[in-house]
Amino acid sequence: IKDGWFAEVSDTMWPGEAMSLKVNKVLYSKKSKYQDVLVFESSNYGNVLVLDGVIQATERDEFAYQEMIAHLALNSHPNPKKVLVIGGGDGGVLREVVKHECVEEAVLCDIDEDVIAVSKKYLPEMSKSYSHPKVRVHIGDGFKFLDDYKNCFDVIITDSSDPEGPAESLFQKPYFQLLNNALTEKGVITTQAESIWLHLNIIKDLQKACKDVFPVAEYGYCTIPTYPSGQIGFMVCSKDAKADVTKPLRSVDDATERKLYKYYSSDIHKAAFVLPSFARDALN
Ligand SMILES: NCCCN[C@H]1CC[C@H](N)CC1
Repeated sequence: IKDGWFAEVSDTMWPGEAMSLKVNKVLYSKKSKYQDVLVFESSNYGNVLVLDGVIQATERDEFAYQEMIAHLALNSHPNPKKVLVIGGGDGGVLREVVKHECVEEAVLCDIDEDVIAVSKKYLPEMSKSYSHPKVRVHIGDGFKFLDDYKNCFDVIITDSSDPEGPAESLFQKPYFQLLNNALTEKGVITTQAESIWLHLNIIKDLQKACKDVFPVAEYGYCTIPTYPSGQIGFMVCSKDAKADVTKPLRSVDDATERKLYKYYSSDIHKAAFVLPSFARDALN
């Protein structure tokens, strides 16, 4: 933080550019077992969670990402009962998962318990579902956790940080094979899949790894001001070869949508997969 500004610099992930946010005050700054954890109160985006210098969530715009990564998957499954979140220690995705009445159990597995504790303290709107009766939390490596669960989850959401750092293995083929084995018959997954403006190569490799394992793998995206390039995408995959994940299988009426969501809707679900031609051509 310099002259009261936090700059998100990464020479490898987004060279030559940096999102900056004005800092009112630092609320927490400490190394966990895995990464550097920072929380600051920003002037215009509420509290901000930063891991290893990378913005993970801000109170003002987190809903765009959390709603999309959760509901693109949950509404692409006919009747999701058991849901797993890998990562997502800030609790935002969990908050979205428990909005679905059909969900009976929501399990979260994050490697870093400090992120969960910090979110409970400084991100109350994101971490409020940790006390929900349907929720179970496991602290550990998602890779190892998945090895113990075969044919068990209807939806698995991988809410990870970037491929540079502790989440690197969550972007590679062996991980998708683990996910496939942990899913039930018509299982659906979503992963954090970066930005078409910055990471077309990462997305291409990710889509190839997913298509080697799943019959269906589609990339969709949302806008979110505080992520690099102002948007972020998701890989949505299904074990059901006949599934069309680009259209919601399940939806609620407009009035209920407006009560449940601030970003997601069944129209947004469809629109998310409409890509500009430079991205469509690159992603085949
Ligand atoms: N629930 C926290 C979101 C984690 N996903 C982020 C996507 C954009 C990345 N640059 C950092 C992680």
